[in-house]
Amino acid sequence: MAKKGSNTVILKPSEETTLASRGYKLLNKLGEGSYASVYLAEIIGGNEKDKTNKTLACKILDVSKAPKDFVKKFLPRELDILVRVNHPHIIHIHSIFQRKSKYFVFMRNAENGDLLEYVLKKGPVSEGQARVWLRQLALAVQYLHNMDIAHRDLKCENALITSNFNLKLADFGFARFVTDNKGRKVTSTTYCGSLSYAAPEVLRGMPYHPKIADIWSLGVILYIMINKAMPFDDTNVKHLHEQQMNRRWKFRSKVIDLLSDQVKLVTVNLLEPDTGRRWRVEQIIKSEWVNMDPRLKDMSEGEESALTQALVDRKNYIDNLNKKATNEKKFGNEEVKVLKANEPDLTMPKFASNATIIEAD
Ligand SMILES: Nc1ncnc2c1ncn2[C@@H]1O[C@H](COP(=O)(O)OP(=O)(O)OP(=O)(O)O)[C@@H](O)[C@H]1O
Repeated sequence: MAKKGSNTVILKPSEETTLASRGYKLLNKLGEGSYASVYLAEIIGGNEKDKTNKTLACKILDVSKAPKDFVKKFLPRELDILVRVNHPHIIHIHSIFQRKSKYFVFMRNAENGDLLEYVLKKGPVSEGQARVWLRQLALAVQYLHNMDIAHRDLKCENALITSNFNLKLADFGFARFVTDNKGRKVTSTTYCGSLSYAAPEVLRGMPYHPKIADIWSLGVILYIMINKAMPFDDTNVKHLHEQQMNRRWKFRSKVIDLLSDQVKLVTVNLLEPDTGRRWRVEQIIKSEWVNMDPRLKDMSEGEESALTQALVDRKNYIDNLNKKATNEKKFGNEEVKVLKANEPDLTMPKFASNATIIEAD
């Protein structure tokens, strides 16, 4: 994402001291989103293990500057999900601190920026590279979906590229659990994410299945990677919806003859307006196109074990919801806890990953 505003860190001296006492120093700005700025961070001191990989990225979310909806609904969800996820193709969270109205999310730094910057700078991605990257994103999405989490903001700006040119999915600002305490599917009505990547059913404003809508966004990402263009003109929402529903998009003339039939088939099936016919994430992973590269036929050990863990975590999540519902029935409805600016959300889990949420002084 383009850097906006000042490139230097604007921290209060007391914030700098707090971060330094935890072993972090913020450097220049890496990117900026709606309610967050992301900085390069340095580990100062630390043990030998930390020293080997000295830089991190730090996302600073300031709730004093954010709307109520974000503070009460989206931010608690984002933090809750961030501490649970652990997958080779999802950006690794190092630690999360809260100090007064600010949250500091320290995570792995993606040295090669985001996918949009990459495509804009380097042009269309080769089919071989797009295959590797779409598969990595699809595996990350499959993992999330198995945990019953929908990302709801899949876009090139949220696909980060590491120094080894691996993609890591980031930004869980719109992500949510999509099952209730009986394991039943919950539909969404909230319009989330970016217009250019939103599925037609999301634009319609009717209840939609967020996991299926995620797949459309993967289709837009694939299209952008191989064309260096957007599939639809999104200057007018009504017109955008019409184009989506009538499949009015085409591969750019510059690349159409270079692309394989297999990649075209994947794109067509992801940008499928009929949600019943749109491919599911497993179909991407098992597609002929992905499997044209023999290295991608099987999951790595890390990919496989993360997927297995997702199902265990999903079960634990639903069991916990069930327990909570039973207790509420027994002891009456507890007051819903509201995340306040100066208060850590004590309901935040601390078990699922090595990330911790610590309230700094
Ligand atoms: N770990 C990271 N390493 C390198 N750059 C990063 C990292 N995390 C985020 N960025 C950069 O910062 C930008 C904004 O980050 P992020 O998407 O998390 O913020 P956001 O406020 O949630 O954004 P949005 O408004 O799009 O939802 C990204 O598009 C990317 O360019």
